[in-house]
Amino acid sequence: MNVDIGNALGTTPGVTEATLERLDDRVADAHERIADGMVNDEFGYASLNLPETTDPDAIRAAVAPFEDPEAVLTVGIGGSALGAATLADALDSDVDAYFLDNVDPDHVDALLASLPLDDVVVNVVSRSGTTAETLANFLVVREAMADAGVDWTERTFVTTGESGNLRRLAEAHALPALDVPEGVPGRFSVLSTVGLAVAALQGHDVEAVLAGGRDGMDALSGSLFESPAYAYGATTYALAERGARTNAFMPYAESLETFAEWFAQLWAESLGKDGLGQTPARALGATDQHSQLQLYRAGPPDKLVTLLRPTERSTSTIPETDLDGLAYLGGSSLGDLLDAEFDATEASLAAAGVPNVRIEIDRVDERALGELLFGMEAACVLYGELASVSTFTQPAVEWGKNAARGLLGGGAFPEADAVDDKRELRIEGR
Ligand SMILES: O=P(O)(O)OC[C@H]1O[C@](O)(CO)[C@@H](O)[C@@H]1O
Repeated sequence: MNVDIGNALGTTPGVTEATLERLDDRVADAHERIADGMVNDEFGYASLNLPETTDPDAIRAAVAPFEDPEAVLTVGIGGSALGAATLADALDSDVDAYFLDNVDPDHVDALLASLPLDDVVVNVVSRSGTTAETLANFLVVREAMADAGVDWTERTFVTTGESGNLRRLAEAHALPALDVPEGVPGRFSVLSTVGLAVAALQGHDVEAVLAGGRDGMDALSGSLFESPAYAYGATTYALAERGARTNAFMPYAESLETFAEWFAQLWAESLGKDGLGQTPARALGATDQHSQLQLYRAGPPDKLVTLLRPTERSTSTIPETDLDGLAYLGGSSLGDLLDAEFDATEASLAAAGVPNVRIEIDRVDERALGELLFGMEAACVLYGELASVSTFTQPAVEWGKNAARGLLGGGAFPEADAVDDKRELRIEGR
């Protein structure tokens, strides 16, 4: 993974090399804190040890009973789904991967109706074992399997904490069970059982993903000028301090679109604390050049754009054409066109004084993805240290959970009462 921060210098908002030099002293201190947290396996910091502590054999053993499934269905939400989905959507496999990470009945019903329930492995993932969406979806999936005459206990494994509903379910029905890693918040758990079980079932090289993560570990140092991950974390932090409230994360590869979704949770849930943070806006190149780029380039000077691409792509030649004004495309390739658009967008933003950071990986494969995932996690941890926020907690999400639970009769929660206090000013349609 390489990071180029040159287009964040002298922009609006922007940083100077002097700023980064001064900031580098704080990066060195932060790195020491991070390194100590890793050595002591402290809550949260333990996440950055996963490339070394995750046991691929345990993952393979848990999924071994499920030989050559047609598909794997993950029932989970947030960090319990997005990491596995990132790898599944980035890498090709003969085993289809599906994710139920929402409780939209139309979507759930349609997906279950489309699946070969007698040849699907169900992976229920929840660290807490209490997440309403995940447990509700699991109950619906289990019912659908029973209705289809499928013994769900033969086709289900769980990934969960050492106690809770899913752990009890696994014990009661002798389901294969994977442990979620101790001290690792869900959004940091992709390089563990949580993110890698689906990859193992899909036949991906889990060791290579972890090796990429170790490449990322090896690239950490006490200076942002020597560590791509810290260069990204420090630069995005410095830009946020100078007004870049939004980070438009724009991969130029369809295979990395879900990665942007994973990044959004990591960045928002880790850094959105105490009135601080940087809003991750998910975008996709080149598509969003025809959608959001107008705002990025000519809207309020309150954002940075992160441009991510693999430097190796397939070719896919564009046939020669005499279409009016388009002959120049003939004989080129779609990859060339996409890269030209990447370069053009980068230059377009720079010309407008909009800060942008380039992240490049060699190709979209297991090892590069492992390093990229680790790198963004390390960048996030560094940003959190520099911003002095509690990177590894997410207290703000509990209010809504309690309100929903109270509304459904799951207990007496004052938050639910507050829902009734909604101020109304309805404008009626026809
Ligand atoms: O794995 P669990 O406990 O079901 O949590 C799922 C997700 O919900 C959150 O706890 C937020 O509510 C995320 O941090 C987490 O990734």
